[in-house]
Amino acid sequence: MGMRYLTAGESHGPQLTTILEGLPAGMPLLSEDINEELSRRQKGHGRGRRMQIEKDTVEIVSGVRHGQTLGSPIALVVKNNDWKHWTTIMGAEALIEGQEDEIKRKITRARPGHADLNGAIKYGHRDMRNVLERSSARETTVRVAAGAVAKKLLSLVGVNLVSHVVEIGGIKANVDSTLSIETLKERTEASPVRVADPTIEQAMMNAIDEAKQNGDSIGGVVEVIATGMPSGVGSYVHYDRKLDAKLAAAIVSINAFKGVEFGIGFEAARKPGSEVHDEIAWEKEKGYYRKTNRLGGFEGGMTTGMPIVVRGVMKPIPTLYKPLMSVDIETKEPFAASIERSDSCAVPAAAVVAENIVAWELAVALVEQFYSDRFETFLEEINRQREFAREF
Ligand SMILES: Cc1cc2nc3c(=O)[nH]c(=O)nc-3n(C[C@H](O)[C@H](O)[C@H](O)COP(=O)(O)O)c2cc1C
Ligand SMILES: C=C(O[C@@H]1CC(C(=O)O)=C[C@@H](OP(=O)(O)O)[C@H]1O)C(=O)O
Repeated sequence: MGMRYLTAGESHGPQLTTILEGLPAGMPLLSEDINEELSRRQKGHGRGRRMQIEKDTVEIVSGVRHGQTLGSPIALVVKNNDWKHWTTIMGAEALIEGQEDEIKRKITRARPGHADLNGAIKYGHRDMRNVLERSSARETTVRVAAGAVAKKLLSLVGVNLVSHVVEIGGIKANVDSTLSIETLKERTEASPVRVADPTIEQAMMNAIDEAKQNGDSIGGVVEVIATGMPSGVGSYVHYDRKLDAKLAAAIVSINAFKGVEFGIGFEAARKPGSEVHDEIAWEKEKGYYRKTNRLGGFEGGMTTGMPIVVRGVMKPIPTLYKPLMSVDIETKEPFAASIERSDSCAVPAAAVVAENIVAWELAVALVEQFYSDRFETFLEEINRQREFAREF
């Protein structure tokens, strides 16, 4: 029995929808749990005008009654405020006479770095709006809504998550690994670029503004930390049961994410084994632990019980006000790519997306391993395993 979700919705359509399945019954869940995450995703220096139009809030339309999950599919809806400006262009019904003119403005100039050209060829769309509407990161809204449900489940079983920005446009934050999760959260939430190192915040904001003024864009690196996972979640026995591999796929599935690292990550290539692996120790109170956490919480595709530390790299936003050259699919002539209204840097927002996406994968893994139809017994199973591991 597994947990899964689907999403549906176009960026300028009426709404985004997600259906989640497989959550145990009897778990407390309120729309405000989800709305908090949706609002966090909308913030951050460098976002475009769309974020002023939208004020994302969820409607829980099934699977929850009187603040508790029922065990039935949970359907969540987030309405697009922008839809009112797009009803003709994006309507599902066949066009009626006189409307044709309004939709004549087909998108035929593929934007480099977007799904436009590959998607158009694949599905045979001569109007690339048919591609970009779905490939847009607007969809991350409902992925965050699904992740928020997972985050709620995790918080109730003692797993806590935090995300922060560690690099923007080549400017690196000093990552202080001695900070408590609470301090890290406080600092990150207060920062317009979601960075925990205040000395670097202004430089990052300036870099975003400068890129925007030059008609350009910049990317960065985000980090997600999850504490409190029991050890042994995931498995080494099959390639498709390795939890670190699932997290890696989930991170790279976020729009514009190109790479992933755990713990010291790519630094491991440059260091001897004695400076990469983590020594094992045992204490009565704590049970087994690692003296360091350079491997970021995984050995053999399974959690070690240490904090999970995963980073993702986001490329710069592909839509540039000083556009790159492309080809018009109608004339085959070279053209400057189409310009759509755009963010200049969405790395801070993407940190929140990554956090919620990691939450989803961790919740799926826990539900798979400690399955019960009832939330209460699911929690008991997890705690039993924690006790077993401590004394093993
Ligand atoms: C939160 C978020 C916001 C984004 N905003 C924009 C944007 O405003 N303009 C843009 O061109 N790309 C934006 N992107 C990136 C594109 O969605 C992404 O590059 C595109 O879908 C192509 O997919 P790929 O880069 O994963 O190959 C955003 C990505 C995220 C995660
Ligand atoms: C709508 C969101 O992000 C959008 C992601 C996006 C893209 O190409 O990925 C392009 C922009 O869309 P629009 O042209 O409507 O402004 C962003 O605003 C969002 O994050 O909720």
